[in-house]
Amino acid sequence: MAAQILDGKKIAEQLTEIVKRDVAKFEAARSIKPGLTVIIVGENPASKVYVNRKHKACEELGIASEVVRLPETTSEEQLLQEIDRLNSDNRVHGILVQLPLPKHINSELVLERISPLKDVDGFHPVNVGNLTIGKEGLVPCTPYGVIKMLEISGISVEGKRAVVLGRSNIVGKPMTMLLMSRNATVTVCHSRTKDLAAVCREGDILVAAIGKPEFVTKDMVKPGAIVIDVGINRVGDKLVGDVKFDEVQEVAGYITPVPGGVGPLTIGMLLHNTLKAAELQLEK
Ligand SMILES: Nc1nc2c(c(=O)[nH]1)N[C@@H](CN(C=O)c1ccc(C(=O)N[C@@H](CCC(=O)O)C(=O)O)cc1)CN2
Repeated sequence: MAAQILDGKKIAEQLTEIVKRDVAKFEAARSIKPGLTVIIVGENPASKVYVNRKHKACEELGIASEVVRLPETTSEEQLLQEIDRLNSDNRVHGILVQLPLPKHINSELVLERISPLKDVDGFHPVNVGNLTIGKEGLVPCTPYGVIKMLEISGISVEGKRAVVLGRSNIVGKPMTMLLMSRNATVTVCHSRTKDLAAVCREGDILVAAIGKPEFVTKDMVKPGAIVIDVGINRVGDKLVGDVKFDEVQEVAGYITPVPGGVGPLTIGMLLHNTLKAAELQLEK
C-alpha cells in the first residue's frame, strides 16, 4: 500500500493559526508587538523569495517586520555593525541573517554576533548548547518544524528507532537532540557511514538531510517507516528532495513530499521563535 503523505502546506496552516492566536494573546497581555528584522545581503533570487515570504507571514500574524537589504559589496564589518545596532534596539525581538551570505563574509562570525536572546534561527552556540542539554529555547526552525509536523499529525516518536541521515549544524545535529529528548533511540549517519543502506533500514523514522538529490532509495527504507525529507535541491528547473519519492512511497508508511513537505513549516517555526524571543526578553 502506498504511504500516507504528510501535507506540509496544510500542517503549516494549522501551525500558523496556533502562532497567530499566541501572538494576539501576547500583544493583549503586554501591549507590545513582537518584532522581527531580517537582513539580506546581495541579490540571491531564492533568498529574496524567502525573505519576502517571511515579511508577508509576519504581517499576516501581527508581528512587526523589517527587512534590511544590504548590497552584495557590504563588508563583514558593516554587517557586524548592523547586527550590533539591532541587538541594542528593544523594539527588535528577533534578528535573522538570511543565508547564504556572499563568500567574502564569514557566516559563523556573523551568526555568533547576534544576541542569543534574539537569535530566532537558533544557530548561536549558546542556543545550540542549551538544546544539547535539553533546554529548548530558540531551536533551529527546520528540525523544530519536523517535530511540530509529527506532533500535529499525531505521530509519536517515543521509543521509536530514528535514523538521521546527515550531520549538519543546522539540521542533522539539532534534529538528533530533539528526537532524543522525546525518547527516540537515535542513530546519526552520514557520507562516511559504512553500510549506510542497512543503517537507514533500521529506522522506524528516517530523516533525510544529506543534501544529495534523490539519494534515499526504496532499498534503504524499512517497510512502514516514517520518511521525512528535509532536502531541497534544485535539479535543472525542478525541485527535488533527498528521497526518491516515487519509489520510496511504495514502501514507507508516511512520507513528506518536496516541495510541500517540511519546507512550509520552516517559516511557521520562525514566527513561533520570534514570539518566544519576545517572551524571553521580557523575562529578563
Ligand atoms: N537564516 C536562514 N537562512 C536560510 C534558512 C534558514 O532557516 N535560516 N533556510 C533556507 C531558506 N528558507 C528560509 O529561510 C526556506 C527554504 C525553503 C522553504 C520552503 O517553503 N520551501 C518549499 C519550496 C519553495 C520553492 O518553491 O522554492 C517547500 O519545500 O515546499 C522555506 C524557507 C536557506 N537559508
